[in-house]
Amino acid sequence: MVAAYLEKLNEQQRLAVEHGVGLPADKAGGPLLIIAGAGSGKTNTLAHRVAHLIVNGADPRRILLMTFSRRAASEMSRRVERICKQVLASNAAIMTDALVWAGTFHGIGARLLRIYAEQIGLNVDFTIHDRADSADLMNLVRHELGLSKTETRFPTKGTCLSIYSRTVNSETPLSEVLRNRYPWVSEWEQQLKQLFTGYVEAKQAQNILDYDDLLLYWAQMVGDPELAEDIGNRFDHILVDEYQDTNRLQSSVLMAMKPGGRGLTVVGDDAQSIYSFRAATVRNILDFPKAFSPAADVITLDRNYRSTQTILAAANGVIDLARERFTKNLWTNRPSGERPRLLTVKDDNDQASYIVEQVLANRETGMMLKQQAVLFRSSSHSGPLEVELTRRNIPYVKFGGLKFLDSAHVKDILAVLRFAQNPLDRVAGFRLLQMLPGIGPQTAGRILDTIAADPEPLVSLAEVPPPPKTGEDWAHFVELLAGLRQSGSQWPLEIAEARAWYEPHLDRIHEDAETRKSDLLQLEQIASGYPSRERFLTELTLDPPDATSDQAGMPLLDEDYLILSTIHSAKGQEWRSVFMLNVVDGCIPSDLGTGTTEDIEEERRLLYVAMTRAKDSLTLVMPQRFFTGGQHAQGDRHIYASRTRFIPATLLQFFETATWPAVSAAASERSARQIRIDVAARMKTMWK
Ligand SMILES: Nc1ncnc2c1ncn2[C@@H]1O[C@H](COP(=O)(O)OP(=O)(O)OP(=O)(O)O)[C@@H](O)[C@H]1O
Repeated sequence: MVAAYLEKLNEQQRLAVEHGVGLPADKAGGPLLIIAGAGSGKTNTLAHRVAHLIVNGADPRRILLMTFSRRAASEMSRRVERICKQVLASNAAIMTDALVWAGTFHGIGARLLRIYAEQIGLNVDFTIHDRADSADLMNLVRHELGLSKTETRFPTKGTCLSIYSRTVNSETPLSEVLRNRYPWVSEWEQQLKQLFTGYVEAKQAQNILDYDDLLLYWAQMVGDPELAEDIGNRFDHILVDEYQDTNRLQSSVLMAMKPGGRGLTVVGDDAQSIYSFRAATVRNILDFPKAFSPAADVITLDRNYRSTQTILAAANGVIDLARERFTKNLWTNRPSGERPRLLTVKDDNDQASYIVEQVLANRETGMMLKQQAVLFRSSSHSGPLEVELTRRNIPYVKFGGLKFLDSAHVKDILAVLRFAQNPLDRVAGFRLLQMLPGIGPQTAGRILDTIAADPEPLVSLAEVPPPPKTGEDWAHFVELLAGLRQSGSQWPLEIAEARAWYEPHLDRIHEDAETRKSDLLQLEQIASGYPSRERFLTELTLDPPDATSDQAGMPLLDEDYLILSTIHSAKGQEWRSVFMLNVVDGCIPSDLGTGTTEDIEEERRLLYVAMTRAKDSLTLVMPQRFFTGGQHAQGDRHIYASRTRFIPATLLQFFETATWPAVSAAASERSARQIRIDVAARMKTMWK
């Protein structure tokens, strides 16, 4: 008998779900590539495949499921449970709870590295640096090597880290990366090598891994055939979502774990590849089939279930102009709806007013706020809209905005926990010590040097004579760390202890301590969802919660709220109504890119991703004039904008063009007649 859930799938989806299933564990099917267009049911299909494997006897503890974000992983697990329920009834939850290896590449890497730490000579207490910490460490090393005092300008810490990261992730020699991506830095190749060597040594001495190390160490680990086999054999099935956004290193890891491709499934869409700035490469998808012998099976999902015919036609039009395409155009048998709107407004205040008016009008017709989203290329674009929403009391949640974890007070608390976990972590140590009154960078550096030489740094910390002017604060500090270090400490009680210690300092350091305290409570609540300090620190660093909302804090989940999101964070989502801000040149394509053809092509795919999020209604808004960032609030630098180059005149047939507020013929006539003085004419006559 065919399971009922299979009947809801279309033929291609079903082939993808059933591929190689039902074979004994050691005979899992051969490799499979699912090329899935936008809205073609990729997530749905992958969830069905996992459920189908489980229903057919696969051990969920031996399934490795890698997604792009933790949010996607938990959403996938929920879907798997719902599908399994149809067959396994009450046992479904037990089986899906056992799906313990679902997460991001980096998160899974961190877990495997802890398990194999001893075998690869890694101290199991390693802490992980996020990008900002890594840049700080890079900066420290840059100073130490005297590179910050060069005559011509040496690249900034951020640029150095980007170069390092791209070189590592793309498995490309430094010289080539410099030549292709950073030609203006080429003269510094030797110094950069020296800097990167110093950076690697510093990380090792401090027992720190950065994001890239998680993949790099993992790749090195599976470079050893025995370890590769051991790790590969932990999993009967490996499934990877959003394969178009993986990089060379990630594909090397996969190939090493499953050299024959048995049990390996990857899913992706080359038209939605938007992470090449992290060295992701679309070649991973393209080269996947022939990486195996016999080649991997390829199944294409090209039926779009999400969008109306009219929205899809416009999106297809945009992606059709891409230079290189591998997947076919999508089709749908959803009826045509209104054509997507291409709306001109005066400036970004009008843009905000229009959206508020429209969102409320939609709500009047029964469309909840949650079913509507406003997307933008860059987080800063939503400023005026956020003001307008707050003023009108419309709740919203913003994704991809200022990271909660970037705020100083949250970083402070995390530094406490990180230092307790790994007292060799200098970036955490520096931050922490300087919170104490009377301790500056020099004293902090000296203390860290002293304790780093001791095999038990925190014991040695207790023996450091209290630095002058620290008063009682020093004793409290030493006591706190000793308490946190004790293995008997209970999680998440530790974070409450850290907070109790930190709050008096918070009051002293920050004027708006009260609002910051509520963030710390929220952090504590998040912490209680993790089994241990180490898991909390790791996962939070790797995949921070990216939703922020207005001062009132996150709305309750059952409340209704509008979604604001960067396009990058909108990946994989869908809404009934989608508005996109600033669909003008300079915003998309963004003028931040280097302007290379590849960068421009990626911007085109971004617009495509944004457009394909819409189910029933899509509005692209084009302010004719908007204020540029990087100036104070009352600054008046603005630019006049023109429609994005990705929608040339030939594509206008797919859109309804309009202006808001609508200018009636009578009104425009009136304004023509109302001209009181013709300045232009006077100017012209001035020189006659
Ligand atoms: N066989 C099907 N029958 C009906 N609806 C389907 C089917 N498969 C998928 N859908 C619907 O299509 C929509 C898109 O599915 P899903 O989110 O899985 O797409 P996706 O391929 O992951 O999209 P994207 O890559 O654009 O993020 C969802 O609303 C889903 O319920």
